[in-house]
Amino acid sequence: MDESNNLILNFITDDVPIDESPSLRSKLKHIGGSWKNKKKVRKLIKKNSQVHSQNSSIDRSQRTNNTENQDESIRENNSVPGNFINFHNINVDTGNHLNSQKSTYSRDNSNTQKKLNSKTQIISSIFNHEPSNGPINDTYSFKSMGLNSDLVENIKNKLGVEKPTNIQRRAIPILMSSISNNESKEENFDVVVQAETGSGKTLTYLFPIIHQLISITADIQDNKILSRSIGTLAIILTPTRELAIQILSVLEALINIPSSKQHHLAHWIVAGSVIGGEKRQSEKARLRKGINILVCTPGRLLDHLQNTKSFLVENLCWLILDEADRLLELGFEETLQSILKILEEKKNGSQPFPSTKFWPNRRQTVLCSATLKDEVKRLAGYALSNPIFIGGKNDEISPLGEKKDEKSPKETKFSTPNQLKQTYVITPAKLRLVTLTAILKSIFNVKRTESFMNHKIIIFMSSCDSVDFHFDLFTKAGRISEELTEDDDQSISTIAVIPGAKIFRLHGDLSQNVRTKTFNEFNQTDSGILFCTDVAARGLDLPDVAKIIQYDPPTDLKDYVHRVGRTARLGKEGEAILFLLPSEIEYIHVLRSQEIYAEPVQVETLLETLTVSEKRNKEGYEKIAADLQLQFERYVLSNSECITLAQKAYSSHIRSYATHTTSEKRIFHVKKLHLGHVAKSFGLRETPSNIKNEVVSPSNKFDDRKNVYKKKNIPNKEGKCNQRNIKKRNFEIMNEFSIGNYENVYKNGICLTT
Ligand SMILES: Nc1ncnc2c1ncn2[C@@H]1O[C@H](COP(=O)(O)OP(=O)(O)OP(=O)(O)O)[C@@H](O)[C@H]1O
Repeated sequence: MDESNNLILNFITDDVPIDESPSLRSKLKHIGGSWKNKKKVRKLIKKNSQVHSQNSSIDRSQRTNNTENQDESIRENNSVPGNFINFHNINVDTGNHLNSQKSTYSRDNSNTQKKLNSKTQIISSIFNHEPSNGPINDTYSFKSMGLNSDLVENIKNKLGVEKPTNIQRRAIPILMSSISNNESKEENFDVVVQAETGSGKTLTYLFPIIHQLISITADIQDNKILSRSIGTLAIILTPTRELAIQILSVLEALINIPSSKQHHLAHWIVAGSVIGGEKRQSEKARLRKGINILVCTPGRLLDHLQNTKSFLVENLCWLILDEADRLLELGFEETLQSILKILEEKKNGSQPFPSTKFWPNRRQTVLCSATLKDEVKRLAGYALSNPIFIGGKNDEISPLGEKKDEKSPKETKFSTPNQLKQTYVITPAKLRLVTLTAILKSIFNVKRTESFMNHKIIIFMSSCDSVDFHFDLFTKAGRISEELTEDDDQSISTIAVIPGAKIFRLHGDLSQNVRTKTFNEFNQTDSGILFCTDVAARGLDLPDVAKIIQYDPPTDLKDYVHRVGRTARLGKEGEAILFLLPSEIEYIHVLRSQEIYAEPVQVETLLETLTVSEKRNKEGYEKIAADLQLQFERYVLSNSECITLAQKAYSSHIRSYATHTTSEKRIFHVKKLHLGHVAKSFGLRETPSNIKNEVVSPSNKFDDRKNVYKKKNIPNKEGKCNQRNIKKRNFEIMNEFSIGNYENVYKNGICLTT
């Protein structure tokens, strides 16, 4: 690996409050935006810096020590609060963003160094594995941000949350400033939060909401007039049901403040969810009673907005779009637009409780994700007012672009947690299955002692059918082990490929009951393997996941970031490995262009581990791998059900391969696949020929007008097939992330060949 790619350039400025820093001024100037907006941001940051002032002396002394220990200084620099400039991303001369944290130590460095003033230190280091998304250990606290002390104590007792993370320290004061300054209409703004996976974004937006509802309760003298019947005050939208369930459980812990507290602060607040998969009538009944903070998925929300008369949103104060970039993707965006339109129409101009100054003047919209790019600008055009962009790592707090030539999050690179160890393996298709097995066997090749614990692995696959196939294979296709003890559960161990490992699966085509049950079980288990589609990629906070295996590369770079983000959360360590075919090696450059660096691992090294895990030291790994492959093929051929599963999985795999984005088509093109070898990776000895023809035939197109799968493609007036409509329809018909599902493809007559 090119060593230069790992060099880090850190600049630490003198103790200049951020609002007085010439470089920030130049950055704001460069960013542009209205004068009013810039002034507002300066004011907010200044206010922020005052809150931080008690910590500045600590930071100063820390930085003095740093001159003696440069590596140490990098860690401290990452934790510098908002009143100091961390120059990771800013070219001080021009205000342009340099490549972010892991930027190449380029020739420009010496020039830049000269241009910095004499007070500035320059520190460079080759590697930085210091956790980047964990709580920051200094004197700064939630209490010093001004959050209600009962709320802070409650969250400490229930969730063990004491110290804020970087994004919480940056964003919470800004989100709260819209509360404390609500008398001045000029202070109204929307917020875009982009921070690494596992950095605590959920609490970042939940804390200010609950805090304000508590403030309102305390401020209204006879607060018995407050009741759930006021309707929905906050809506939190998420792309998946599991994420909604997860957010609701955090929310319930937050609002359930012990009643022993004198004024029982949040007594009237009711949280709930509408996520589909449940009978509409029971959802309607709950909405009628009043759900003040509602967590929901877009489709179901729109349904209730259109059809449930007793669903009151007139007083809505917050709209949170969690995983906002996903919510703005094709398939969700139209739903979102309709939701926004209805909310706008139903808006009630008047304040329901004029006696309190804490009631917000207007609805605030907050967008959150680890990967927000151009989509935000699109939304900024019609749904955001005075949006402020808050980044997690660097000093990215700025008005979001208002003019076309302005900087925007588009130029912000996605970042993965520093402490996450990322690797990739180049495997020929025919060796994929045995390589995956070798990795799993080596992980679970530990006697059932304590060290067997915490081997929680997530394996991402491109289609539901592929997940079903591998789930079945790894559950049943093992050889009867000669080493089983009497204690072993014979019914499982005798047939599992990885003896003793619990196998789970999660995808969008399972019933909601099964999905929720699996999600809860995998959440609670200490050790197990989860086969899943991208339905589990976004937002899920599954504790102690040790390793992510991307068996199929993601079809969108953003999904890479979210998938690997299921491990290495909140400062913890984690590993991720990506499987690539030899024809896909260029994808590593795509990752590098986003400053995502993965180390290569040789396929031979992984297969070698089989000699240990299979206890066949004297044999070469080739023989053991060949035996394994044979074992899988025999299992697949053993009955017609297995063959059908394998064929469906193969078919769906190829179809989803064809859905890679246009910019990545040169790397992931179906024509580059050796279909015979791909079939082997599904335990098939030959390519199902009918599938092969359907997939590669250019004449198999979708007739968008008639909604049928046609042999002949009917071009539109310009002589082209309407690919956008085809894609859109695919997204709409497919339930959440059920892409690549064989049954759906045929049942709904969808063409995934784009
Ligand atoms: N300040 C904190 N101290 C300790 N734990 C925290 C803190 N903030 C959040 N957490 C915990 O960290 C975990 C990750 O938080 P969360 O799911 O909000 O991350 P996220 O940034 O939304 O990640 P993703 O982008 O993957 O959705 C949760 O278990 C949460 O309870």
